[in-house]
Amino acid sequence: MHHIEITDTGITEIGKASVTSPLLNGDGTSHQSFIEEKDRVLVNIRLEEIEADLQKEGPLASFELAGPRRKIYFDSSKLRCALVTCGGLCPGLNDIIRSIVLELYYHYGVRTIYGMRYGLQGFIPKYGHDVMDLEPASVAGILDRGGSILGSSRGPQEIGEIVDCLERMNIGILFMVGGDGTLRAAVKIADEILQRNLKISVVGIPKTIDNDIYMISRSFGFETAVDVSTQAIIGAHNEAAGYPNGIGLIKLMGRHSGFIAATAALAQQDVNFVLIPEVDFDLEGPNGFLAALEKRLALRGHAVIVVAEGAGQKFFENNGGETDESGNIRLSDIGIYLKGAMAKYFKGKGIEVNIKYIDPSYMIRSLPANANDSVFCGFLGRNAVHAGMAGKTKVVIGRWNNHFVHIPMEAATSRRKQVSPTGELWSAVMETTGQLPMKNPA
Ligand SMILES: Nc1ncnc2c1ncn2[C@@H]1O[C@H](COP(=O)(O)OP(=O)(O)OP(=O)(O)O)[C@@H](O)[C@H]1O
Ligand SMILES: O=P(O)(O)OC[C@H]1O[C@](O)(CO)[C@@H](O)[C@@H]1O
Repeated sequence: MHHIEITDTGITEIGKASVTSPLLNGDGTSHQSFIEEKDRVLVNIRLEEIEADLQKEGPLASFELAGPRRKIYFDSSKLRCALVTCGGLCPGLNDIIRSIVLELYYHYGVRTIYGMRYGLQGFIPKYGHDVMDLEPASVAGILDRGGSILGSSRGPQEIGEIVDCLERMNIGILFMVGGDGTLRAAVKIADEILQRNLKISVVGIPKTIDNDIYMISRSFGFETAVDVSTQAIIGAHNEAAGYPNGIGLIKLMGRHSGFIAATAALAQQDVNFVLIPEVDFDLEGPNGFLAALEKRLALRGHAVIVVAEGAGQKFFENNGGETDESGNIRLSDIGIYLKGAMAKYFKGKGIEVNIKYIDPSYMIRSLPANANDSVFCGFLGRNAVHAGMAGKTKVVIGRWNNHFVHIPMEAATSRRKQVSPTGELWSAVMETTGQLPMKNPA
């Protein structure tokens, strides 16, 4: 059993493997005098120790609880903050932006908040993107909009130039909202900041519609994605049931992890086949997908298939390791491929089929958050501000055992979370099927 202890640094959950997050000025200067010695020691806990703890029976590793601290590191009347969103869009980005701005402005009295435009490009002078001044008026009404009011981008930027920009702008806290790539960039930025002995806190808010960030049991936007995916499944089912041997095929996002596909299928149980990257399958042969589909059609006269975009990539010989600007593997289109393979197979057998293909991927990703995700984003944003104002750095706000916690950035970027095909979906969140090659090894 963990117990909750009130310490000078705030409310800290103490367990046998509690992990606290680093603070600025680890050299013990006056701002730091309130840090207890045990906090400093625990900062050194290694990822391997956390992982070993996860394998054991009994209580899980515990992390420092997120939330407001009694001691505030920054002087809010002089503090300047910057906020950036990177990578793919995700429902809830505007909720996060609004929540950070309102918390900084109203609860801490911070008056200078900059929105960096178009991801990491926003820090680099050659792109010429202006910064956006953020205040309550500029974030009013943005919850109804999808996407990010700041914009986003992919592609590497020089870490030194990013920190030069933070220095020039005299930033005290940098909030970085993004996926594993963004968090890896954030680690490098934080390291460069420490190297230069600057007093800039870097706080990450994990974002991925795929819900695949390690140590993050739920990422914002995922629930909205599942919600909307079920509408696509209903449509596919209606279409399939409306024609002789109707087949409804839906492709959903999920580059390396099939959480959206698997969860949507659990929510809308008209789905007969769920194909995800974590589970290998063949098309041909007696145990192949096409034979199973043929049996299903013979039995019920229609079928619904959900495929995650990263499934079945072995069918594409010419994948050739091509990557996008950020180093993410460019996937081949499994949806179109399956549609063609099914049409060919049934034509060859002289069986009439009616295939209806739905790909709602970008439509889902760019929507505003649903109510539950909005609530979630509100807490993530506020907790990010509390962490930053307390001088925490290299920390990601996450959810662990139903608590908002501070997770060391490097732990969250070390591996990828995947569906465990042998486990319960809900308990699978912390399981992986092995070390996946991480993109951007640099
Ligand atoms: N290892 C790294 N070092 C420095 N910068 C990186 C690294 N990996 C990614 N980045 C940069 O971080 C930004 C976001 O990365 P990326 O495009 O991979 O999106 P992401 O944050 O992983 O989100 P998504 O889940 O949508 O893919 C990009 O500008 C990318 O170049
Ligand atoms: O087409 P883009 O913008 O590169 O993004 C595609 C990828 O981004 C993700 O949505 C993750 O953000 C993946 O599921 C998807 O493959």
